[in-house]
Amino acid sequence: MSESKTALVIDDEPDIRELLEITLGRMHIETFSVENVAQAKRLLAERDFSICLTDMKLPDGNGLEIVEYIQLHHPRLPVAVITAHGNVDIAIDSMKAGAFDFISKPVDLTALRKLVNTAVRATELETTNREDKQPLLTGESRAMKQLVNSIQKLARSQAPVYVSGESGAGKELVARSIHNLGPRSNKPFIAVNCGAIPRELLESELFGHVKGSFTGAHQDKAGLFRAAEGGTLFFDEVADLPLDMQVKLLRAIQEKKVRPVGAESETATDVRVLCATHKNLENEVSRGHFRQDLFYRLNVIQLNVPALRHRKEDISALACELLEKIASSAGAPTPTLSGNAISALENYSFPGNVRELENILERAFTLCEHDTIQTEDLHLPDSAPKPPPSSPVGGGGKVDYYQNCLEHGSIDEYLEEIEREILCKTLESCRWNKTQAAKKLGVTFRSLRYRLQKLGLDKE
Ligand SMILES: Nc1ncnc2c1ncn2[C@@H]1O[C@H](COP(=O)(O)OP(=O)(O)OP(=O)(O)O)[C@@H](O)[C@H]1O
Repeated sequence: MSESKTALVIDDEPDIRELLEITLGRMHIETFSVENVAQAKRLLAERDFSICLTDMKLPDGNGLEIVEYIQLHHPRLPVAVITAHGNVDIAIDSMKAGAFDFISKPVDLTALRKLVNTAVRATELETTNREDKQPLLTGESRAMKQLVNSIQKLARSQAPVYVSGESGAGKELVARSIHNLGPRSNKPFIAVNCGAIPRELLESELFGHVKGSFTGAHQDKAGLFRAAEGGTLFFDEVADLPLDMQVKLLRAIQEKKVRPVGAESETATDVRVLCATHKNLENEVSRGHFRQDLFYRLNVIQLNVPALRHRKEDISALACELLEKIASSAGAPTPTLSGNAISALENYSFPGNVRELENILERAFTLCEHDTIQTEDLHLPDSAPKPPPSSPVGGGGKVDYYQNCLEHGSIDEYLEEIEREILCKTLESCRWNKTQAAKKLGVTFRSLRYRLQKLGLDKE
């Protein structure tokens, strides 16, 4: 059985301290309460804790300072902040700084108990089977290692994560990995494709409905939020959510409550929200297609999944692994890929990313009549016109900028793609030495750092 659990509570209000002590005591958690930052730091140096709950306003500092201190000195300790009701900014800032989660005042005891249980599970996961829990992603490139590193850190937190990246790059797999490695792994992971649910059914699909609330509502329906209770909801293609549903989603995330269609009251939910889209969500906000407040709430942490053509080193391992999967599900021996076929794959631009690689291999596996797949079995599309950004950078031929732009959906997306390509190439040529790369590019180090952050290329 697991060892005894301990909590550190930091709050200058005796009533809140007492309430938390009683609640945690009933959960068999030994609680140590202090009133300020200085006392908290002293206690943290003296003993280990399973969870820390801190108020935001403290007599000699604030909760953010505690979060930062714990991140630095006790990174494995989950810390949750107690915020004033409706103070979303503080909640978001603290999660960006590494807080595990937040809870608003007046403290709802059911929500508190759920939060504490999840946090304690996260600590237990840390100390038990960490080795057998690996992200589902294959790849040894620098970019992939960085991504896996971030996933491992984010799995412990409850903060919303916005996964960006091109179609087929592995955004859903990233979301699944965050769920699988975290304390919610024994609860459901539900992926919702926001663009695939008919508009008129969306509200009832997400939040449920009560019997008789509209024609065809023959019985109560729980909805996806409640189906994912205790687990994770992944909103794929979140940019496709209509504006009226965006308002409702915002409310659900902010209040941690949902109201089924036709219901009198709201129901509390405990769900971690992750989202993704292949579109540029910032652009969607500036074009008025996506609500700024929802974007702000979903984009607490952003993770970018690099396009496959920007991590060519991963192609060979990925191809072998995918081929093995394809063969094993067909109950056949795994064919090998010739050296030339691997080189051809490495030189292809993969506009459809890993999904396209899967499709290419599936077709080659089905059609190839030998045990070795050769370049011609891959039927790679003529990759001459791809990738679009490399043409203006290094190409000699005439470039149809207009056509390339149309293919990207917006000029901003297209320009970002070009910028990304230039930065990656330059950094690769300088072995990721940013000072050298900035010099080569004729920009300041600060400017390069800003650009890398903007494009999600600098997560470390
Ligand atoms: N690093 C990886 N290792 C192994 N398989 C991967 C990896 N990345 C992606 N895949 C596989 O590629 C396919 C596409 O991945 P996924 O669905 O996660 O992409 P996506 O970015 O969410 O796509 P979309 O934008 O179309 O929703 C899946 O079958 C997934 O298992």
